[in-house]
Amino acid sequence: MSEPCPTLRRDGDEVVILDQTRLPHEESYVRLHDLASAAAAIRDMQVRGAPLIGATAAYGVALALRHTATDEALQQALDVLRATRPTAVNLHWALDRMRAALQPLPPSSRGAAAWAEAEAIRRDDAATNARIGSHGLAAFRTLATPNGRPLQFMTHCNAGWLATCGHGTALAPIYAAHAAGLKVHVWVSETRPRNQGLLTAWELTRAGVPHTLIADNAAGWLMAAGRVDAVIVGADRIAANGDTANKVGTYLKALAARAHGLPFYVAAPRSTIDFACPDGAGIPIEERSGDEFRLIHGVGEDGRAQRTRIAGEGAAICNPAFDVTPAELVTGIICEFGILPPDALASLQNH
Ligand SMILES: CSC[C@@H](O)[C@@H](O)C(=O)COP(=O)(O)O
Repeated sequence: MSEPCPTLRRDGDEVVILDQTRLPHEESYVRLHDLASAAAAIRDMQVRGAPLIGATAAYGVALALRHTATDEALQQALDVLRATRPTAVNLHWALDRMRAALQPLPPSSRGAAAWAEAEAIRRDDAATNARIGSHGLAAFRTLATPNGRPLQFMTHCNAGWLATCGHGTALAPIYAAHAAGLKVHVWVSETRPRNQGLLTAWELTRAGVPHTLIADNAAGWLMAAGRVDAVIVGADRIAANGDTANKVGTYLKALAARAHGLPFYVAAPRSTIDFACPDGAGIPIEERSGDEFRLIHGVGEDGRAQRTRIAGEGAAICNPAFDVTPAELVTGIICEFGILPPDALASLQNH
């Protein structure tokens, strides 16, 4: 299987991230050197995707404790990082794990322990991705395709290398299937307004996985035309009853999949399930700046980065970043422990 590109790594007393705001046009890396730069990287979406947000926050704690690791410094780091983005629960999961590892220690031991725990979170995420990949692959092998044509998947947003520390969540089974020699093709929806689908296309291109970009609005038509076998997406927070928050537009795909009798899979680690949230109504949905909708970022014919305003001056814009797909539209949740129907999540509560 092709190696995922490194989204996040420690380099001495600093952290190096792949700046996703510059993709797919430019592959550039940024150094994080303190709490403020780690928090800004998450808030401004230089890193994004639920598991990667959590891992970056963990490294942010390590950066914050480099010089002072008092109780106050630890609490401040946790508070600042918790406030960066509201929907992905992996952020809180990772910060809770950091707090549990560090709080009992004397301040003099916390610095080294913070780096060790952040590294462990990163490694664990990659291992979890691999397990999601093999469970998903087992399910994919049961999907029959006529005349040996490729299995046609549809995904939304980016839930691959770029959203995690390994092969991804929704894309891990696709990478596993491709590596196992199954013929696959992926419909990649653009994912307006931030166009995370372009990130998915970038990494699938690097991995050599056949795929095609589509406008978000083309999804229903492709399903109606029999050109999709299954939809697979990631998640930012799954409530105890299986209601799933993911990138805005996921809900419409789930509705269309149900209307056309297609399986709709959510792939996510156990850390994305929030048992404190009984159902989707309790999931906080991030509202982001209207500028994400108003301004298109790209490169001009001269190859230089440019942005273009597409909405009329003064146009009112509503920009929810996520939506909630009700559990009854979800065929199965693929996690590191297997594939569960959404009403069976309680069995994971003590994992
Ligand atoms: C493995 S990532 C799953 C989700 O985090 C992903 O689908 C998503 O919605 C990412 O949103 P983003 O706003 O780009 O952080």
